[in-house]
Amino acid sequence: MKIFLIGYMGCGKSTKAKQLAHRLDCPVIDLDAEIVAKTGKTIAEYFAEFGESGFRDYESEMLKTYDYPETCVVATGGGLPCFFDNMEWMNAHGETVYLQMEPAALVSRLHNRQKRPLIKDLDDEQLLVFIKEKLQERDPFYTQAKIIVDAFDLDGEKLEEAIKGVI
Ligand SMILES: Nc1ncnc2c1ncn2[C@@H]1O[C@H](COP(=O)(O)OP(=O)(O)O)[C@@H](O)[C@H]1O
Ligand SMILES: O=C(O)C1=C[C@@H](OP(=O)(O)O)[C@@H](O)[C@H](O)C1
Ligand SMILES: [Mg+2]
Repeated sequence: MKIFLIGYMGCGKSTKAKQLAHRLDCPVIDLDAEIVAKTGKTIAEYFAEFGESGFRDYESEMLKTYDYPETCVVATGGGLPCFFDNMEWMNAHGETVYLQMEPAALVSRLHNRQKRPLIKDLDDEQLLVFIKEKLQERDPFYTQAKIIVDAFDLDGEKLEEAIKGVI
């Protein structure tokens, strides 16, 4: 069983994927980290060189060609479900879990913005406006997830509990 964690930047996909994989005693794959490992570039460098559309092409290819172990937890990048047929692909190949969080809570999580090129130049006020707008665009994709979890006060144990019915 592959478990894909999706949701906005800062909702905790990368952190919770590690905790959940630890609890389930299975491997964790962070697709952003795989992109960094494979290209030798940071996400910010990849954006700077190939633009957002180059990044979207590459992350979609990575999603669909990665040699996943039978059972694993996968942290996706925040934008991944919202491009091409990536959301459909994940729903067809595993369980999808949306870590849902309010914009103001997301702002408070996103201190270190330099590694996230879409928000690196925004102050807190601009970031809140940006997130509200983006979430409206992205929510129709995120809410196609099979499971939706409130991510505000989430830890590995609560996440495991929330997905128990499907694993
Ligand atoms: N339950 C939590 N409570 C407080 N901060 C958290 C929690 N989970 C993650 N964080 C922090 O929020 C930030 C974003 O987490 P991260 O896992 O990188 O999110 P994502 O991969 O969804 O962008 C990190 O600084 C992380 O330490
Ligand atoms: O939301 C987005 O468009 C992005 C989210 C990032 O991943 P995280 O959600 O793990 O920060 C990373 O893939 C890239 O900076 C673009
Ligand atoms: Mg992440």
